[in-house]
Amino acid sequence: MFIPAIKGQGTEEQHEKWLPMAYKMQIIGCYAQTELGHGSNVQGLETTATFDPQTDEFVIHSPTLTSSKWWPGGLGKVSTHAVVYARLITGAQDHGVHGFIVQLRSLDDHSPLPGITVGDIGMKFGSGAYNSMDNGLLRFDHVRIPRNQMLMRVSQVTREGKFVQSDVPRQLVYGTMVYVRQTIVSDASCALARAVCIATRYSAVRRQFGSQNGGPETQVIDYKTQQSRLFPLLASAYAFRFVGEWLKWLYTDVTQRLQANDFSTLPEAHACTAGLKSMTTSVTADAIEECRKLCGGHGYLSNSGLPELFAVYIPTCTYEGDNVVLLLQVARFLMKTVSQLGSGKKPVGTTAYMGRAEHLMQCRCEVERAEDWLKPSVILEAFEARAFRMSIACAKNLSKFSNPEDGFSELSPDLLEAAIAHCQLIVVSKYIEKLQQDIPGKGVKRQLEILCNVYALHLLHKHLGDFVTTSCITPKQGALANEQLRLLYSQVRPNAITLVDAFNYTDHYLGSVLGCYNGNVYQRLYEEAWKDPLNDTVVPDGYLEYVWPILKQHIRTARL
Ligand SMILES: CCCCCCCCCCCCCCCC(=O)SCCNC(=O)CCNC(=O)[C@H](O)C(C)(C)COP(=O)(O)OP(=O)(O)OC[C@H]1O[C@@H](n2cnc3c(N)ncnc32)[C@H](O)[C@@H]1OP(=O)(O)O
Repeated sequence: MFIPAIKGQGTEEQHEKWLPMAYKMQIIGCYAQTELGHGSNVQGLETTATFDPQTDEFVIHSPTLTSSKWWPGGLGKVSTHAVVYARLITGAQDHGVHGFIVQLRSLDDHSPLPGITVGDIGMKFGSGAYNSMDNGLLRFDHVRIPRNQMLMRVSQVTREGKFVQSDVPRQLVYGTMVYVRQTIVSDASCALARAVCIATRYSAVRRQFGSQNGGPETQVIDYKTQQSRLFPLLASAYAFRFVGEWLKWLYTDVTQRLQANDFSTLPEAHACTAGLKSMTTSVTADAIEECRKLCGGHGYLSNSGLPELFAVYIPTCTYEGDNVVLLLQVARFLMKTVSQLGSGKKPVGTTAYMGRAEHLMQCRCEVERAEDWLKPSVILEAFEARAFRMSIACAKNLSKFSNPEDGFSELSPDLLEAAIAHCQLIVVSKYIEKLQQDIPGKGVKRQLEILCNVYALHLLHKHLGDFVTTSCITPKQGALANEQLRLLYSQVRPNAITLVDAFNYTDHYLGSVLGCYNGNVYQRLYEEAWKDPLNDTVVPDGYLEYVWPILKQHIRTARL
């Protein structure tokens, strides 16, 4: 995040000075934004950067305990430098939060520079997991840095101490978060695919009940209950991969535009990265836990690979923007788009569907038989109509409030649901778009089509209330969708293993006994158990002090 922050918010001169050193790791940087008392509310940060015109320097200071930087990754023990987000003060005026490059440690002996207090914030959730990330705390006691270490693409401070706002939008200060949110969406598919690969392979190995005439028991993957929980997750892993590819394209496009000072697509890039980061990480975190349950008791063993994956993954729901806070950003964007519909401004990009307002408010789903739900146009229209009608309902309810902010706060649960509907539409529509492209490999496209339908119809089934209460579909059509979904599960089943093998994870990367490629699960579980340090001795350490006295009823001498 250090490098993207300098690239996005620094001037050419600053790029030339700092980027080569960072690329070569002559300096190691981190992104110091979050504070002990301020996470989601970036505008509420308290650290100050006060310009001193006498020395042409900024004085970086932590005025309160709550202004201590808290959480930045790589800060605690490793970084030599940081991009520090602080309130810019010139004269007596506060110009809001800006980024500053600050050296934290000596490049000779790594000791903190005068005025800097820095350390690690301590252990986190899970015994290994994200503890390998060196999250740090940082306080400044009137630390001086030269004026040219303020990142000056968005605003500048002159030698005389004059604050100059350039024509670059202020939101660019948030640009690094847009970049990282986009990478988190791509990573969601990798983490989800990993969990699904383990659970699918193990579900084919595991047999339980159903033995007839002494024959083998039934593979658990053949139970419809297992399929209805597992296959939508498999479909989601593919769906998130495609939406991740598309988001990467969107980000690259917006970056090129920003370089040419075209800021028109920034609000959409913000809404898409925020919404998809929120949606994909929430689904993935829940899915990893679901995969653990799908593996029964053995899923709870560390060597299933799932507990570690869960512990490492779940902070994604909070870092880089709490998932609920981010969905509210999407809702604001949607309400703004709806409010501009009458003005003649045509919605573009992911909100282009709102341009067909009249049709989407009136259209009726034409499904009469279960197989009608296999038509991409039918699915797309149902998702578009549902998302649009939910946004319109929110906008109508908002208009009843004299103070829009009061209305936004009161209606925030409904706004969240509208934002989720919009994000689900994006994923469904990008998957359908992907299927319109050439897809190499005999039969691959067919399998991806089946999974696309599973993805869309399981969402429809899960959110049936939305679709029915907005009159996008009837309860009968909802039941037909569910019927079709069951048929699709049977079509996924024969290729389920191949579809997870296609993620191409090595056993080493998966780190899972249950998910091993050759399926030799029980033998490996047995061997792994003997590798546990507790099994190094037959009689455990401490037996004589703790257990023996109890067995022999020498309770007073037992070390309890
Ligand atoms: C095995 C697998 C492992 C996986 C492994 C993955 C590894 C992947 C490593 C990742 C590693 C992460 C490392 C985390 C490191 C941290 O967590 S860094 C800290 C993260 N912190 C956050 O994300 C803070 C979240 N908060 C915010 O972003 C902002 O405060 C909020 C919520 C957007 C609100 O902003 P605000 O300015 O107070 O309020 P608001 O009036 O809503 O916004 C003002 C305007 O700016 C716009 N705006 C807001 N944000 C933006 C933006 N970003 N861009 C453009 N415009 C924006 C708004 O749309 C609004 O526009 P208008 O409506 O006025 O036109």
